[in-house]
Amino acid sequence: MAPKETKQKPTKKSHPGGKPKLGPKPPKPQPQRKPPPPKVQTPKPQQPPLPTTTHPSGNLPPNWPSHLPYLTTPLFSPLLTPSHYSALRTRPPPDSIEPLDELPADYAPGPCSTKAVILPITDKRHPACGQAGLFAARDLRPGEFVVRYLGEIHPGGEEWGGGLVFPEVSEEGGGEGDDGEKDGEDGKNGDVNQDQKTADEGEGSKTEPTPEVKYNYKQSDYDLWLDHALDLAIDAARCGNEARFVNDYRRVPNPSFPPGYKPQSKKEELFMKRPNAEFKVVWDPPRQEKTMAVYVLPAGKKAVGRAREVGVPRGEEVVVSYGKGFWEKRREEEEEGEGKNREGVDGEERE
Ligand SMILES: C[S@@+](CC[C@H](N)C(=O)[O-])C[C@H]1O[C@@H](n2cnc3c(N)ncnc32)[C@H](O)[C@@H]1O
Repeated sequence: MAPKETKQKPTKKSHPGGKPKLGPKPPKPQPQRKPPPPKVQTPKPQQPPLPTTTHPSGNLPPNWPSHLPYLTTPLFSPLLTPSHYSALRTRPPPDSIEPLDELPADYAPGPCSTKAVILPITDKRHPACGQAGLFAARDLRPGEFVVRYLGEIHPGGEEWGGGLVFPEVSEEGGGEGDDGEKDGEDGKNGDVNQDQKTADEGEGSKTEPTPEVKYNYKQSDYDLWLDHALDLAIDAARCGNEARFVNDYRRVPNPSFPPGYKPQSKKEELFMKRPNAEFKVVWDPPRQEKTMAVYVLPAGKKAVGRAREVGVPRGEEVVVSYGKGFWEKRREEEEEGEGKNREGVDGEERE
């Protein structure tokens, strides 16, 4: 696995929150990232978080890691404040510069196996060989919704968090399953540690209070800005769904071309190296919340032939761009790590 972040001082290249997250670097002038007018920011009266659940029936996607809770709805960090909830549940008006698209009307929580599956990566040319990735289970259309990015929603600027806190499971042992019904109507959260709560744990399980857990969001390789300006991020390191396995496109071999193939033109070179999907902030109508999802990239004006119909062919890996910022930061950390190692060696030599 890739090196983790260190507690280094934020450099100029760092995000103001002090951490790089997956996804394109929060763009400087992008309208969606601008803080909304004060009217929108006015916190509503405090609402309890909507209930969130792991999958109640134990219906997990193939290759899901057994140690990780599988989510079918977002999980909320206890560190979120009423203004975070207000930001999360305020939809930009349709005439705003960047209104949000909606999740598809037929979206159903739970495994997305008809569209994409988690597979181990065994191709030695792949930079994430030995890890896993998400692969198209059928041809995916340009612009098509693939899977929601689920994880723990937390204040993006906070470096430290505690143990995961799951809601109490209702009498029915439900949770929001494929029928979209919600559990835990009182919105009460139970203190459940991730190690104590497994994805298919049944109803009403009583758990010990969360032991003192210190978790550093900065060290996560699965942390994504949901809304940078409003300090909302989603971390899928400790729990999540299939979307946490989406890799970055850089240096990933394109299976449509034989190993060692040299592109015949600049156009072909660009085509071979581009992402085929993106992380997109969208609106979840049933929950009345902002959410993040993976979508196939639109075909684009220049698309011809099959590319107009198929964005990600069956069997191909779904890859996005984590953004230059993610990899720049990673490089800085590696260099810093190497520097520290050298210092250590020097120190030993002096002694
Ligand atoms: C969100 S995870 C992606 C899923 C990951 N492969 C797994 O099996 O859990 C991000 C991590 O995947 C790896 N990764 C993803 N895309 C990569 C790429 N193009 N080159 C090298 N490593 C990559 C890095 O270790 C990165 O920190």
